[in-house]
Amino acid sequence: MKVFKFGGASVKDAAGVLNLAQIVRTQGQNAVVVVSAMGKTTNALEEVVRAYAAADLDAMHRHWEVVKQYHEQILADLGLGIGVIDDLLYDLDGYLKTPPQGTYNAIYDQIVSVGELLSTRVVGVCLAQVSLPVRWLDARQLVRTDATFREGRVDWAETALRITKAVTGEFVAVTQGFIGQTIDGRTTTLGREGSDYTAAIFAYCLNAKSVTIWKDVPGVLNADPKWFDDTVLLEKLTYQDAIELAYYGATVIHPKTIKPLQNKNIPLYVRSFLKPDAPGTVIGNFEGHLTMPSFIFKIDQVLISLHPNDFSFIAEDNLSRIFGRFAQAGVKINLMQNTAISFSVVVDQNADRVPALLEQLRQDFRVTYNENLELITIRYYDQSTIERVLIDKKLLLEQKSRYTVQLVVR
Ligand SMILES: Nc1ncnc2c1ncn2[C@@H]1O[C@H](COP(=O)(O)OP(=O)(O)O)[C@@H](O)[C@H]1O
Ligand SMILES: N[C@@H](CC(=O)OP(=O)(O)O)C(=O)O
Repeated sequence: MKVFKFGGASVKDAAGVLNLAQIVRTQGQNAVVVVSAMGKTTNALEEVVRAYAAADLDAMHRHWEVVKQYHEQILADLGLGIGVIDDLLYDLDGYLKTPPQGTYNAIYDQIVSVGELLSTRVVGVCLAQVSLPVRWLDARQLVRTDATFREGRVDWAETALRITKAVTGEFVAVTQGFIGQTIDGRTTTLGREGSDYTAAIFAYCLNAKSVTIWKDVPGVLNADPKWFDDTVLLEKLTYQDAIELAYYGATVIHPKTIKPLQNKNIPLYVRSFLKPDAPGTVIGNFEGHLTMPSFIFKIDQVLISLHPNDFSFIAEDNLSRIFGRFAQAGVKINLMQNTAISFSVVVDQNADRVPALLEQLRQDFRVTYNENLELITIRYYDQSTIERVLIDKKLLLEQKSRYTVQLVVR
C-alpha cells in the first residue's frame, strides 16, 4: 500500500488533473490518493469566509462565484459536466444563505473544506476514466479530530479504526487532504497546507510502504527556488533534518508530516509531477546529516517586543502569561529571545490574528513592534554564508545554535 499526495499546484487546471491520472495509472495502482484543493482555491474560499462573517453579501457572492466558475471551467476543459460537483455547490449555496452561527474558526472550516471536496470529485471521475477502480472516500468520515477548528488535533485511535475499515481491497482510494470531523459531525481542518499531514495520517494508520508527495519542484532543495538561484537537490534526507527544515518554514513539506512516518519508519518521497520518472528526494532513517547549508526564507514577519509595565524581570510568571496569550490567539512563534526586562518574538503577519493578539498583550506589557521583516534561517551554516545573505540587509536580531542560525532582517 502506497500513499500519494497531490497538492493544489498539481491540479490547478485540466492538464494537471490528467497528468495526475497518468501518474496514478502508471505508478499508483491500489494507492491511497490524497488531494488538496485546486490551485489557490483555499485562499479564495478564505475570502468567502471573511465576507460571510462580515455580512458583506456582495463580496461573498463575488468570491464564491470565482471559485464556482474556476471549477466549472476545469470540468468543461475535461469534457465533463457540472453534475460532478453540483450537489457540493448547492450545499454551500444553502449554507451561505443562513446567518453566521458559531465562532469564526468553526465557520471557516465549514466553508474552506469545500475546496478539497470539489477537487477530489473531479479527480475521482478522471481516475475512473483511465480505467482505474476508484473509490471516493470522504475524509470527514475517517479523520476524527477534536473541536480545535482550523488546527484540528487528530484522535489517532478512532482515525486508525475508521481508515483501516474503509481502505481494504483492490482499488484506488481518492480522498481529501486537510479536512476531518469532530465526534459531533462538524467539519474541521488540520491547519493550512495540512494535506501532507493527511497523507502521513493515512500512511501511519495503514502501515503504508511509502508516501510520495508530488510537487512542482524536483524534490527537497537546499533552498526555495522562488527566492534563491543555484539550488541543489537533496537526494537523501534524514527524518531529523526534514523535521528541522519543515519546522523552520521550508514550505515544501508540512512540519507535522514527518513524525508519524518516522514513528513507523515509512519513507517519504518528494518527487516532481512534471518529471514523474525522476527519483526526487527520499526522507528516511539514514546515518549522518546534511553537509551543505540549507536556507529557509520567510517574508512578512513581525518582530514584537514586550516590556513589563512595572519594570519587573521577564521570569516564569510573565512567560507563562505571554505563551498563554499566543496560544489563545493561535499565533505561532517563529523565533523568541529574551533579556532581563524584555521578551522578543517573531511571528508571521496575519491580519486575522496579530492585531487582536497585540491588543491582548497591551493589557500587561508595553508593546513595540516592527513589520515587513524577513526571517532567514540557515541550517548547517558557516560564517561566509551568513555574510553572503546579509549583503544589503539591516540585521535586527540574530540567534545561533550549533547547527542553525536565524537572522531577522529588513
Ligand atoms: N527547500 C525547498 N525545496 C523545494 N521547494 C521548496 C523548498 N522550500 C520551499 N519550497 C517551495 O515549495 C513549493 C511547493 O510547495 P507548495 O506550493 O505548497 O505545493 P503544493 O500546493 O503541491 O502542496 C515549491 O514550489 C517551492 O517554491
Ligand atoms: N488546500 C489547503 C491544504 C493544502 O495542503 O494545500 P496544498 O497541498 O496545496 O499546500 C491549503 O491550501 O492550505
